[in-house]
Amino acid sequence: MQPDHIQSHEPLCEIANLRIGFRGHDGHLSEAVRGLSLRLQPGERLGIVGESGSGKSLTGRALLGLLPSSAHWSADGMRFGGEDLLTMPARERRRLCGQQIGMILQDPKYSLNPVMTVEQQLKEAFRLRSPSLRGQPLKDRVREALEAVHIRNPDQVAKAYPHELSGGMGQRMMIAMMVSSGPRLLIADEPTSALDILVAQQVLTVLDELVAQHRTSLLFISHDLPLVMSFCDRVAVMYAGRVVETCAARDLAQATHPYTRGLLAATPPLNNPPAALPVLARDPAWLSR
Ligand SMILES: Nc1ncnc2c1ncn2[C@@H]1O[C@H](COP(=O)(O)OP(=O)(O)OP(=O)(O)O)[C@@H](O)[C@H]1O
Repeated sequence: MQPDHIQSHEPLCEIANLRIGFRGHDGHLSEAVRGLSLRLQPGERLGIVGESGSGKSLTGRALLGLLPSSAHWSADGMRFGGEDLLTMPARERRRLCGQQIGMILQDPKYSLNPVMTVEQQLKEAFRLRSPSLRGQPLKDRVREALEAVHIRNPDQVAKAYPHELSGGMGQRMMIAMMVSSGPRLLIADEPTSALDILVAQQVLTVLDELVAQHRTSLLFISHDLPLVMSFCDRVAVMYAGRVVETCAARDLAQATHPYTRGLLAATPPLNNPPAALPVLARDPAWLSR
């Protein structure tokens, strides 16, 4: 059953049979994403979990049209907000994605411009979506955005350069930049895995508030199963480039696929962690299912 805040009508985003591969030195094409399909409803939070290399980040990048130039890819369908991304001219697609899809990566250092202040970067982000915004109203938006992510001294932080910010502060600034300007979808790729647990919790609280307030859909890419269970509505479990199981996030603990069960068993409990965690026994049949 869908949670109440999700209306089930036309999906905001739909990917059908996405395949992404890379050619090795011997010319052989190895597929990293092998026929992935998913749908995201407006306002929905979809978690994508799976071990390193299962194709989570490539999936998010494919949607944004930001795959590496060496990638060979195809899809039967890729739609966003009722538009066909596959047939849209590249320039129009960049504009649509730039205005309506935001992305937060693991480390803000790589996403922020090191020679622009917080204020300059926030202004640029706002003007991308509202080109006529300038002067005091634009300054006010910057201040409001910093306040919305619980930055207590916004005027001081606005003048700072990225290297002057802590990891948590940088990530809050990314959230301010991505969410406050009103995208319909936010792709958060391991947004808190570089932060310590307390700072991560503060950043997630901010993300939770803003996503709920703006009714932004969320594609939340993570290794952290308990986090995804508590933060998302639905979870897609990826193994070797495919979605092997999708379920309501609250039902993840009762997941049935042996890979998902293996991931759950390998999640260390906070209380009484065992001396050794079980090693996942992989069945070659999972690759073809
Ligand atoms: N630029 C590239 N060139 C060659 N192979 C690549 C490239 N980018 C990704 N791959 C391959 O695709 C696989 C999946 O990459 P992806 O970044 O989607 O993994 P992921 O599930 O997000 O992993 P992680 O959790 O570690 O970020 C990689 O393990 C790698 O084999």
